[in-house]
Amino acid sequence: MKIAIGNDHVGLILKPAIVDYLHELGHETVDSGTNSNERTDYPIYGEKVGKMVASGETDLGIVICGTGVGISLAANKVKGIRAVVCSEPYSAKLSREHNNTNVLAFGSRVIGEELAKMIVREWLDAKFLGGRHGRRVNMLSAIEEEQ
Ligand SMILES: O=C[C@H](O)[C@H](O)[C@H](O)COP(=O)(O)O
Repeated sequence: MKIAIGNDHVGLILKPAIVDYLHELGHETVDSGTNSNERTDYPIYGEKVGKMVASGETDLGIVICGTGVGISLAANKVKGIRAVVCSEPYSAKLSREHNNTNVLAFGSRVIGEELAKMIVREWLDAKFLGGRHGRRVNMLSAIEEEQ
């Protein structure tokens, strides 16, 4: 799969290991930055990744900041994005099976490299189950359409 990845200055701590891991798993990555330790603003990168996923330029996206919160909020502002912040693999897996999430977020100040890789693996391996979950995801899209 083609996966967009974006992060702020804090997220940069985990990004290289996650990118290497994605390549090991056979995925292609598109890096939207930042690649500098200089303090920057997470909305820039959440929006970039959200737009890449929403436009179909990439299949999925992964975003990293200090907690995963700010950058996931930014991605979720893009129409068609369902971003989830995860600090453990169970929610990551279920977020795809039940909620069809298309962007995964986590925080460099919250989890370490090995847990982050486990979360990424569970998220990527899970498949949307459809059925009653599809109806609910369609309801989410309808809320978006009303805005
Ligand atoms: O949700 C926001 C993120 O965790 C940011 O990474 C964080 O707010 C950055 O904080 P600071 O500018 O103090 O490094």
